[in-house]
Amino acid sequence: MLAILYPSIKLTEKAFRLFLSLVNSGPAQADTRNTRLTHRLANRSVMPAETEEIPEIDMSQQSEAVVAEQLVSALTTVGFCYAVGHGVPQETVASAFAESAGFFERPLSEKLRHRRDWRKSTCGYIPPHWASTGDPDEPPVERFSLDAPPDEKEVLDVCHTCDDTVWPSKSFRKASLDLISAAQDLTLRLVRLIGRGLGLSPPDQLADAFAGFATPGNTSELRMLHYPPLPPVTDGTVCGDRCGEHTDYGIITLVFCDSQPGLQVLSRSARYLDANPRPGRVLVNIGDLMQRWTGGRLHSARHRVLAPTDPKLRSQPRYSLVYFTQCDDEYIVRPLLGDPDSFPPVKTGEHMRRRFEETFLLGQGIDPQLPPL
Ligand SMILES: O=C(O)CCC(=O)C(=O)O
Ligand SMILES: [Fe+2]
Repeated sequence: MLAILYPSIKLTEKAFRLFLSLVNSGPAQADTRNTRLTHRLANRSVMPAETEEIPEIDMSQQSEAVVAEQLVSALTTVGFCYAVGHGVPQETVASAFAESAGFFERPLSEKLRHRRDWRKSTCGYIPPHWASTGDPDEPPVERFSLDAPPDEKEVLDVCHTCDDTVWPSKSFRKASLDLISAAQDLTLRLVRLIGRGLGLSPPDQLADAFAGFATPGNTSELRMLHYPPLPPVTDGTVCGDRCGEHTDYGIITLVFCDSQPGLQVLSRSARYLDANPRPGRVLVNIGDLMQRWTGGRLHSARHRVLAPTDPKLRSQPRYSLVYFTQCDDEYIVRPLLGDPDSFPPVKTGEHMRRRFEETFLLGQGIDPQLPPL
């Protein structure tokens, strides 16, 4: 059946089984730890009515005006929503998942050939923390806080313009670029609807800021994530997150997940909301630049991926495909709504460089102590 649906994909049997388990496994219960609230709530002056769950928005069944209103309402309150009826073909998502699983099952030495040189590129492979070489010129892993262990994950970041050395195979490249194109179409649609819902005139001005989507002057990219199986928790086990708590750096993020639980969103009232992935659902969330752009109206919510404590869930991997959209590097983001002084203007390229530097220095165990932009 797979060969009929996805004839161009050649997978080992193990990757094939993995892919089927991704597609078929049902949702499971996430464990909730609401106790470790290390976030800062001080600057959140806009506090609209709280929605204590992530809303689902059907983009195919309603008028554009209704979808625009629902999007703005969800992204103002929670900062996250699920989109369904979004137009990204399920086969495109499934092919990218299958290629991602096939890549991550390769030996570490092979994956390291595609390694990301974080000072020069935003694309490439980032190994799990236990594979750290300790080479100070090549900070190997990402980390969001020195207070917590490094993330239990490995990553491959790709975009339209990355070097040939980044791509593991032709079929991988094709599957990724197909998903990137579909994700860009959806992002453009969402951003135009958001412009309309916010009453911007013209509503397209947000979308115009990332016209260079597929050029070297724009760092929008697709992140393939693999959270490997974890050993059972025993006395004395230090449980790190699969992905530490953070906000996204850019404009909008689209998350395609498998059915494994773990992703949690911190609500404005400081509760963790479980994301419930389901085939066909895309999770949409706001990043820091969009929050600045809208004068704080749209909310860049902190979120994390917990490592489960249940031994059965720990023995299973988790995969996700995340498409991050940024403005073009030269674009200066300044508030279009509300108080123009609520956030100082920031050049997108400079903001992105800062955030990456911070994340990779933390990954090296260094507190970057960079002043805010
Ligand atoms: O893996 C996920 O579900 C989300 C990961 C995430 O938040 C990120 O990479 O920014
Ligand atoms: Fe994120």
